[in-house]
Amino acid sequence: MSSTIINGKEIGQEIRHAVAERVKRLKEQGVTPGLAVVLVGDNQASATYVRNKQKSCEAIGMFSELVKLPEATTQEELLTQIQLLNQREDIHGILVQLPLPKHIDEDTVIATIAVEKDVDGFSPVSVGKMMLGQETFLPCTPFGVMKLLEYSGIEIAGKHAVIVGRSHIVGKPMGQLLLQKDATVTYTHSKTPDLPFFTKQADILIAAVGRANFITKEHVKEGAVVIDVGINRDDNNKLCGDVSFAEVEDIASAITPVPGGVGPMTITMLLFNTVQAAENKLAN
Ligand SMILES: Nc1nc(=O)c2c([nH]1)NC[C@@H]1CN(c3ccc(C(=O)N[C@@H](CCC(=O)O)C(=O)O)cc3)C=[N+]21
Repeated sequence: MSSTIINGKEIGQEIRHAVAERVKRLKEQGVTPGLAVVLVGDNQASATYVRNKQKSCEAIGMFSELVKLPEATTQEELLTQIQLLNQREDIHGILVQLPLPKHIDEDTVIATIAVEKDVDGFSPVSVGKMMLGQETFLPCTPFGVMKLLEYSGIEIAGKHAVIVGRSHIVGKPMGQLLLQKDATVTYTHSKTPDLPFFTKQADILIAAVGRANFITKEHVKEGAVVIDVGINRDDNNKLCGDVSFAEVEDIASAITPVPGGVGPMTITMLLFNTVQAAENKLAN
């Protein structure tokens, strides 16, 4: 079977064009959407991601501010910084880059972000609202996957979606969003015995395990849609997903590549949420 490669870069661009239009209209009303990115410590990968996020903001006319704090920052100091950002009129979205240094409790930090500025959708209130199907910021990666499916014309209702991975930021909310669109959802994870038994039943397979080339042809049913959320480095330090693309490509009916699949969508939905936050503030 020849499969469709789902182009996240292209779909992301299309959405960014629409978001840029909304930025333009906000600016006409005197508001420039602003995103604060908080980076603690000097994790090399985090620094690269953060730079990408800032560049993407600027490319569509948004304001972005980097709050760079040293590795030794105390939890107290970080909470103070977030409270300052909560009060800033020119900041509509706050993103605290994860992971944080070990001496800082991530849950406490995330819970401090004002819910109307929680453009990552990670805070307990945002998560609760999402579970209840109430209007809120959806976490950018699962939100981006939903957009990929939508733009690719992939039917969700009545389909069996199997999620591999149960993280708070990808696996869990991903299943919830698919459930809300009437998929039958199965969660699998590292303690699931006979993983292929489950994944082989998937019409839509979401790989969010964080292990390079973990999903192979024995996991995938002919004609399945395969969404690869992983961002790993292989033995040659090359960027790769959780899915062995070369093996699965011919079995799937549609598949996302890494890079150029889910990654660009994550940033796109961050821009989307930040513009939404600015519009919400203007309306209230
Ligand atoms: N509070 C918080 N929110 C996040 O959303 C968040 C985070 N912390 N911590 C780290 C992860 C990782 N993440 C990525 C986003 C885009 C790409 C991306 O655009 N990837 C490109 C490739 C980029 C490259 O070449 O390295 C692609 O897949 O095509 C990757 C990774 C957001 N994260």
